[in-house]
Amino acid sequence: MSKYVEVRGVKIGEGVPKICVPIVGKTKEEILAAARSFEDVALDVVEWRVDWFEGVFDFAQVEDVLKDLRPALGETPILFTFRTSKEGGEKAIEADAYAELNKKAAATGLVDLVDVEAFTGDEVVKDIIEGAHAHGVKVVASNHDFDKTPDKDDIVGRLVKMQELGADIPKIAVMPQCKKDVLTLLEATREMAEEHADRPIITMSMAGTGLISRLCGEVFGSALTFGAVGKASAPGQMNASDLREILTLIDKSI
Ligand SMILES: O=C1C[C@@](O)(C(=O)O)C[C@@H](O)[C@@H]1O
Repeated sequence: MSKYVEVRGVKIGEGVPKICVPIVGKTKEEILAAARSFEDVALDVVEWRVDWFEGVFDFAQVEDVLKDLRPALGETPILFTFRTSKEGGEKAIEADAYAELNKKAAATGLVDLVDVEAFTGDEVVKDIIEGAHAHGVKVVASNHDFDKTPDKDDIVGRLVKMQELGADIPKIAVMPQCKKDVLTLLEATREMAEEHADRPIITMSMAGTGLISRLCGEVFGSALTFGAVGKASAPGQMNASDLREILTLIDKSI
């Protein structure tokens, strides 16, 4: 299996870590205004955090936004993410509705990747992955711990499980309670990338203490990093243009 995943010409897992910018608008107008504000920003992927959207439980409204969002972003790949309140998102959702939303979004042909929370239940996760793949949509499996950093073996185990479930890109975000926790996340990243993964992975340690983990993916093996334009979607995301500058400087000097 290839070590990178290609969406609309963007090779996630090759070279400099890719920059993903989230959209966290509540209304269609806010969402499209955010997309327009990205015009002069050098980003690689846009994440639509659909859990912020007030019309998310009516799929006709979701599709209506996607129909305008797709052309507004030109060729930039779209990652479709409903982040549940259990994992730090804005809204709760039943597993069935979650599966249906993600599969329907993939079937529109208007998104390139969907985010599936890996601990939603194996059958649900496999069902979404199958549904997404049937439409050529890639799957980022995710897990978030907004309170703490699990130990290294636990982090690696979760990422391995995502790979075994068939996700194209396993991803984990954890909260450090001390500086050592950041090192734990980085060591888990290195081990997963060098010893277990046959595909790209994404990891981050959140908040200011974890910021360094969002910058050093090229060294430790994280393929993508989240940066903000306007409102951030998680603690510790820095401005996307500053992030690009730092990633470029690191790449040049390695
Ligand atoms: O999973 C992630 C990572 C993230 O939580 C972060 O810490 O940058 C931001 C979320 O929008 C995204 O879905």
